[in-house]
Amino acid sequence: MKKVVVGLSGGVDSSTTAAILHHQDYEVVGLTLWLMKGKGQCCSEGMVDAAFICEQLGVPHHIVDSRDLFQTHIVDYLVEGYSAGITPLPCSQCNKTVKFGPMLRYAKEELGIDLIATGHYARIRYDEQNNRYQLLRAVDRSKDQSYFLYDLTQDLLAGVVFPLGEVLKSETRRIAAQYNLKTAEKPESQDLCLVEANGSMRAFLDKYITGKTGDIVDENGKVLGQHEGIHHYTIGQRKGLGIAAPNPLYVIGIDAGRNLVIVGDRENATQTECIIKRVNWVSMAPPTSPIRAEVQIRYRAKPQPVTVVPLNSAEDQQVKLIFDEPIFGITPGQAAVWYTGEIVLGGGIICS
Ligand SMILES: Nc1ncnc2c1ncn2[C@@H]1O[C@H](COP(=O)(O)OP(=O)(O)OP(=O)(O)O)[C@@H](O)[C@H]1O
Repeated sequence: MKKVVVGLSGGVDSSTTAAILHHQDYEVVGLTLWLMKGKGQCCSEGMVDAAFICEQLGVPHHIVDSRDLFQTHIVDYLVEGYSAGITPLPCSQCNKTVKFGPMLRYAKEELGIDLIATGHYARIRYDEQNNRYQLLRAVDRSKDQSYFLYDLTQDLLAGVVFPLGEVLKSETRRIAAQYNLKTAEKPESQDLCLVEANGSMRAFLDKYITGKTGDIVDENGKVLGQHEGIHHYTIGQRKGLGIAAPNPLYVIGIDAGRNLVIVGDRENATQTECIIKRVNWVSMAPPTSPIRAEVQIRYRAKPQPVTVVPLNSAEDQQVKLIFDEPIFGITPGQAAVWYTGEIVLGGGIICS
């Protein structure tokens, strides 16, 4: 019998993933990573629901205490980034470093199983011509999570299945109800797990960063107001600046060294190109000449036509993105992920 380790967060998606595989005659082992304290998934509440589902399916459940890993790779990474005036994206980093890598290692080394499954909405396909696994968008485009998975390597993709990649979310709920899963009606997580666990991003950051008030200035250095710590601001932000001005003002820069938030008109917050670092070419070998693609600069952003130009960099894979039309709100620290049709070609971290 084929064996698979299913990553269980205690939500409906991973519960249904486990149930589908179990009913497809896989020998399923549930695995929950204990990531942090608090309410919500990945916390004790989620672990109890995950345990319940395993009991219901009659499969073993393992819990691995991964709080130190999460603290080092996610919490510290976020605190360092926000303190430096950027807006890091924790999810892709979490997927690669905290979830997929350690889960696959645990499955192989502790359980002798070389396949894991999660409830992510994305697809993996093997491209025979190029001998490579490709990452594709989910069939349910409204749930597609491929943006958060661009950093997965070939080794990881070889050991992962996403049974929900072909399934509509409404169908997931129907399957969960059909199998009488306790989580069938569980509400969707609305936000980042850290936000859910702490109430808000602000509350989370305030736990770790002592805000130092400073000036909000325009491009010429004219003081327009005061900020409450640079970590509360992000490029493109309009609300919450507390400045009365005739035209809407947006955050166009954060200068951590001088503790300044810089604001300007919307045009000042648009760019025609940007540099991406820590690039992962997920579905193709790194190209040696520019390629055309469509890029997403945020999870829900509309894909925009772009030319991706490989740059020579000794220490790091970098590319330059040249947009066909200027793009608003390019935020250092977030991920840019480029696609051709439904295939994720690559992605990386926005640098400038
Ligand atoms: N703490 C965890 N331990 C093990 N696997 C996890 C954990 N958190 C998430 N996963 C896996 O990653 C998938 C995607 O996680 P995400 O945080 O996006 O939750 P989701 O889409 O709301 O899924 P779910 O409904 O299962 O919570 C989950 O379906 C699950 O398989």
